[in-house]
Order: sequence, then C-alpha cells, then structure tokens
Amino acid sequence: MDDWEEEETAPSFAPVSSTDAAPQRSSWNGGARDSGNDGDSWNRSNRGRGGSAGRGGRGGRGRGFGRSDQDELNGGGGDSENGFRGRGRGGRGGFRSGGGERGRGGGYRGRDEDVFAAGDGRGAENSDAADPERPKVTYIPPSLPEDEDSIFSHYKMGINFDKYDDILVDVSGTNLPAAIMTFEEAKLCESLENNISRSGYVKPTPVQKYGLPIISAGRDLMACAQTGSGKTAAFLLPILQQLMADGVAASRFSEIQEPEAVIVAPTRELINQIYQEARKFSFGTCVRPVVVYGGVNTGYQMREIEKGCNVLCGTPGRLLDMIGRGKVGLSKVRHLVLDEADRMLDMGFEPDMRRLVGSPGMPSKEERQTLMFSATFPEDIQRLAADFLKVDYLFVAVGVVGGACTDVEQTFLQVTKFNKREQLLDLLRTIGSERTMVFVETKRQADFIAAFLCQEKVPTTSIHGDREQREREKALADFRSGKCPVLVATSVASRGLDIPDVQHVVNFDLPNTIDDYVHRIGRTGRCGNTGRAVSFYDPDVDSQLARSLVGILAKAQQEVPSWLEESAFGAHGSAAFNPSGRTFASTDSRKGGSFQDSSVKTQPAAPPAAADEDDWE
Ligand SMILES: Nc1ncnc2c1ncn2[C@@H]1O[C@H](COP(=O)(O)OP(=O)(O)OP(=O)(O)O)[C@@H](O)[C@H]1O
Repeated sequence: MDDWEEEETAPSFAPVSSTDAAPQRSSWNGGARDSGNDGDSWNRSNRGRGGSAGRGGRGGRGRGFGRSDQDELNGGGGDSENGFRGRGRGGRGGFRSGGGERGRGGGYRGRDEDVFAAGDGRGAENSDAADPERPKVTYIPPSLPEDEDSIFSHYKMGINFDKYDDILVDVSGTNLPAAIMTFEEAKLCESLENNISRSGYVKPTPVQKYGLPIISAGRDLMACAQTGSGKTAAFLLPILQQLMADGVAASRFSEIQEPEAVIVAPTRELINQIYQEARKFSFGTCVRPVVVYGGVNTGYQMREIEKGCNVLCGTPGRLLDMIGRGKVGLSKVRHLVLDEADRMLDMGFEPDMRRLVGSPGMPSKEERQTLMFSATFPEDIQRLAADFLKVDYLFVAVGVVGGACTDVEQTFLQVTKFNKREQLLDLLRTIGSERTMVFVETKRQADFIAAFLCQEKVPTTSIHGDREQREREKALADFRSGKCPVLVATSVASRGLDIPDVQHVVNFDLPNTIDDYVHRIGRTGRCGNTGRAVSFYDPDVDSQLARSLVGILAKAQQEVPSWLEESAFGAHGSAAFNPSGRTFASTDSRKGGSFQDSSVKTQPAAPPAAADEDDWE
C-alpha cells in the first residue's frame, strides 16, 4: 500500500448530531473558548490561523491570510480579518503520467485536498512527503442501495414547478437547435425514458428544454439557470443518451479504463450526488458511472474504476491523481462537464482545470464537447471559460443570470455579533423540527455553533472541510433522514446539494460574495418547492454586501428592508437604483456590454474564499 494513498485529514473537533455530541460537550465546555487548549482537536484547529495560513507544496499553493478564528472563539462573531483573504494556488509542477517515481519536488503526484485542508501549515517539503504521523485514509463509503425504490426515490415537484415555463430564456450563439417541450421530443432510448419517468420527471425544466437538444447536437454549452432547476439532468441525460446510442459498455477487461465522459464538481458531496444521479439514469444499461473524491481510500476507488468506467465523476484533485497513476486514460473522452463551472474556473480550481484539459490523451477542445453549468456566471469567469470551449459555444441564460431562486422568501435580521447566537436559537425554536441549514463562515464557527445548539438540545449536526469524510457523510445522512433537522455548514455545502425538504436556510454569517449567497439560499426552494432564507446582517461586517443584496432582492421581486437600502445607498435611498422589475437579463459576455444592473456587482475572477479557507474538494 503506498504511503500517499492513505493520507488523511487531521481529525478535528466534531460536534455532530446531538447524540454524538454529548460526550464532546464537556470537552467543548471545558475551556476551549478560554484556553484554546482543549485537547488535540482544538490545537490542530488553531494551527496557522490568524496569520499566514500559507500552504506550500505542489509547486506552491499560496494562501493568503485567514480570518482570525481566535476571535470567533471569543466573540462568537468572528469579525476580525487579517488582511487579504483571497485564495490562490500556484501550479503543481509537471504532470506525472503514471507509474515511475512518485513525483517529488515538482513532479505531479496527485493529491488529496484534505491533506492540506487540515491547515496545519506544513511547508512544501513536508506536505509532499509521506508523513507517518498522519492518519491513513481508510474510509470506504457504505455500499449504495441496489433496490429500485431507493435508487429512484425522489421528492415531489413543488407547486411552482409549472411557473418554470414562464421564465424567459435567452440563447445566444449561432445555429441554435430548437428547444424541446417534452421528453418524448428528445427521442431518448427506451431505458433512459423509463428511468426518467421512474424518477418522477414528467416534463423538462427550461434548462433541460434547451440543454438537451443543444448537447445532443454536439454543441459546447455554457448554461446558467437558477438553483434547483434541474441542471444535473440537463447534462446527464443527453450524454447518457449519446453513450447508449453508441453502444458503449463498461468492461473490466482493460487495465486502463478510458471513460467517454468526465464530470468535475468542486465538492465531494456534490460529485457524489451527481454520480448517484448518473447511476439512476443509467440503471439497467451497460453504461457504468464511477465516482472518485478525496477523503476516501484510494485503493478502493481504483478498484471501482477497474470494474469498468464510462462516466467518471470526480473532484479535481482525486481525478488528477487517478489520471496521474495511470488508472484512467483520457483519449476516449467525448464529453467534459464542469458543474458549478464558475467555481471550477475561479482562482482556486482553475489551475486544476487547465491541468485536466492539458493531461496526456485529453482530446483538444475542438475534438471534445465541453459543457459548463452554474446558477452564477460572472462575466470575467465567462471570458476565461471561453478558453475551454469551442468558439461557437452556445450560451443559455434561464432568467436572471446569477439571480436568486424566486421561490425562496428572503428576509434579513439586523444583528450584532453579541446577539447572533440567541437570535439563532429563537429562530430555530420558532422553526421547530423543519429541516434547516445554518451557514457560518468558518470551520471553527461551524463547530462552535453546532456544539452550542446541541447543548441547547437542538438536534444538530455539522459539515465542513476539517471533518473526516466519514463524519461528513454521516452528517449529511443524519440531516437527510431528519435525525438531525439542523445542519450547520460552511460554504463547502453551499453549492449543488439537493436535499429533500430543506425548508429553511439561515445565514448566521453572511458570505463574502453575492454569488455564494445565491447558492446558499438555493439549498431550499428547489424544483418548484417554496423555501425561506433568513440572513443575519451585522452592519459592522456585512455592509460591503448591502448593494448586491438589495439588487438580488429587487430582481427576485422581494421586499427590500428600508434599513438595508439605507445601508446600501445611504440616507437618500436608492433614487439611482432601479432594477425595473425586469425578470430577465442575458449576460452572455460575448455580447459585449453587460446586461446586468450596474448596481449588482459582479464577482471578481477570484472571489474571496471562505474566511478560514475551507477546502471544498
Ligand atoms: N424535469 C424534472 N422533473 C421533476 N424533477 C426534476 C426535473 N429535473 C430535475 N428535477 C429534480 O429537481 C431537483 C433539483 O435538480 P438539480 O439538483 O439538478 O438542480 P440544479 O439546477 O443543479 O441546482 P443547483 O444550482 O443547486 O446545483 C432534483 O431533485 C432533481 O431530481
């Protein structure tokens, strides 16, 4: 067993479900706030915080300064920042194409993000070297259920599902294929049609109506549609259709597996979810999807690949690792999908994406189909994305690009860092047992708030990048099942996760960027269901977001609190601000000028990462 394969995250303090949390409460209470000396986990969490959290290694992955977590421990609000919070990675050295020497000192050797996620501040040499002290990654996820009921279990479309039909869609580019109005028009093969109806899909959503024919016609696509509106099926269905029509079949008889489709997404839980959707839609066919992501035993994943792989779903690091190990060949790739594409192309992941498309065997962009999906797509990222797409790619905008889901009722409460926790408790008591995601800005804060809620007898679990994969998956499972109706999460859970019956999202801490806000509140109000988002607004901390929030609220045709408007535009209000009730704005960057309201700031190419640099992958 090789050394790298089993590296694992440093364990972290883990307040989990109320049941799990009980034994830890005493340790949490026993001085963590005061002394910061509450055993190993707290000590680990403190490493490299508040100062340079620089990560070296792998050709230099530079990180800026993080928010001081110490502050959060003391004040519960965590508002002090130590300067630059941006995130940037250097390159990772040359590509190591399988076998041979483990790439030390610049050669690519793959990685597991979480090795770094522990934030232990180890330098380049150490992080690349095998560290015998580091726990080994032995985690193997539980087998997925094989019975049809479980595979096809789904939640119901909501009352607003039909309203999707009223959303304006703008498609830009040349030679546009005609949209479909029904799944029948897509002329999918029988098994796929069956799987679609077993999934409870009766008619396509707008992004599916336009996406399916565009992808089936072989065109490259950049698609932007609101959270929870079916983007996953929009790319999976036409890809699977193509693979089935071509008669591809998984074979365990080749040493190197050569998938026809590669799908990347920024977080483990999201890529796992996409994989499960692919598994559902390819049920009963010869197409075999496989998933690879960090925090899981690499040997296990290699064996899964060896069983045959047509659709490889992965987080970037583990995917590149599998390619580097020579387990996966790319020469047959016909479809490359970047889900949450704006995130995949921001400074955090862009180098990985460039490595992926530059990997040996990967067909050039002229020879493959590249598909990008997200609910948000800042123009500067769009321009960068064009590097990965054919010149004649199509751009589909469903509704307002970067707009919040209109099925989510957004409210704001003015708070101070001193009363936030009590406000949260009051709110959760009002909410009762309805499923609620509480977003906080740092991993430390997630632990802190989860432990606090458990102590207050609110059944709570938590998910963030310092938790082991086993714990992350258990937390999600407990939340999904309703065992713990409250999930405290960092932004690692903000994108893509499709969890049934999440009725509420609470932004205990507002995120740094408006796009992050849009994704977070999009965990509720999915698939035509309604949802509620309550955000705590601390004027001392959040005023930089005020204008963007006003813009988002106005575009979603929701009431803007006067105090928020004042915070955004000063005492004279928003005379110059008029989103004009417009329900549609196309922002294909190729059209030249922006169509967006100038009052709504687009995000920079490298949006600041979560304050304590939560690792997503
Ligand atoms: N045509 C359809 N009919 C019924 N349900 C659908 C349809 N398309 C998708 N869904 C369901 O809607 C839910 C949301 O879909 P999905 O997760 O693909 O949204 P998304 O647009 O990717 O959201 P996000 O931006 O948050 O990633 C899923 O449970 C999915 O199975």
